[in-house]
Amino acid sequence: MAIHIALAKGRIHKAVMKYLQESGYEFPTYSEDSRKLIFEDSKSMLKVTLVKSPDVAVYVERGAADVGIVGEDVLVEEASGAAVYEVLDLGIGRCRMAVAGIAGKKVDMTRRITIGTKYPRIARQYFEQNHHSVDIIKLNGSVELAPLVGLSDVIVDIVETGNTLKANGLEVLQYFMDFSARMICNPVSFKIKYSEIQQLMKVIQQKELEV
Ligand SMILES: Nc1ncnc2c1ncn2[C@@H]1O[C@H](COP(=O)(O)OP(=O)(O)OP(=O)(O)O)[C@@H](O)[C@H]1O
Ligand SMILES: O=P(O)(O)OC[C@H]1O[C@H](OP(=O)(O)OP(=O)(O)O)[C@H](O)[C@@H]1O
Repeated sequence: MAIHIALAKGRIHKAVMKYLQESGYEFPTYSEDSRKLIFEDSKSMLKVTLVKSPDVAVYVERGAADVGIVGEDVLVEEASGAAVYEVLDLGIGRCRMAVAGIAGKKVDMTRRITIGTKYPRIARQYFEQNHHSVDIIKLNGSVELAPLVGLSDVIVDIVETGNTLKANGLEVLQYFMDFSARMICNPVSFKIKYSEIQQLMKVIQQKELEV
């Protein structure tokens, strides 16, 4: 039985597709820059769909995909309570959630501060736990701009190399969570396609993926 994988578009899908191809799966119609969203391998063992990160768990929970591969940051932020199994840490897409601000500029945490972020739920939880009152501004990307143009005091965002912060004159004030890409699985698929899913996990675990 073929397995349907919902892959989070972006870094993760590029790394996983590259790896599947290197592991012997051929996807005749796949190329990184294609606009196509569904790809099947030549032996009809895998069907891959490219899905926006926050939607991966929706596809898997509803059985529209058997498994999904997505960043843990997205799973935590969406906190959908989706009835899916988390079956594998792929060890790729490693990054850390951080509070960052303008380098060298002190932030007065005793007053109400404004946070720019793609992760409003994670940011709110972090500051509430630390008893800070905050205004959260939800952004959809290029979050580093927010403090530079006076939109927010600080940002909450993922950091990997730190190059984006550095290039924009920002610095980490506090790291507070670690993330990596995860494989999730529909519980019914996990039973019905057990051996196929185990085989896929084995293939993916065989090599250190790079993202
Ligand atoms: N700089 C990074 N280094 C490593 N992993 C990252 C980095 N940025 C994001 N990730 C991980 O890869 C996942 C996909 O991120 P990516 O930015 O490629 O996708 P995206 O769909 O374009 O996201 P967005 O639309 O929010 O920019 C993230 O959810 C996170 O888990
Ligand atoms: O620490 P670094 O290695 O520099 O990586 C961190 C950057 O990567 C992500 O952005 P992304 O590339 O997804 O762009 P975005 O601003 O459109 O979200 C993240 O939001 C940071 O901006």
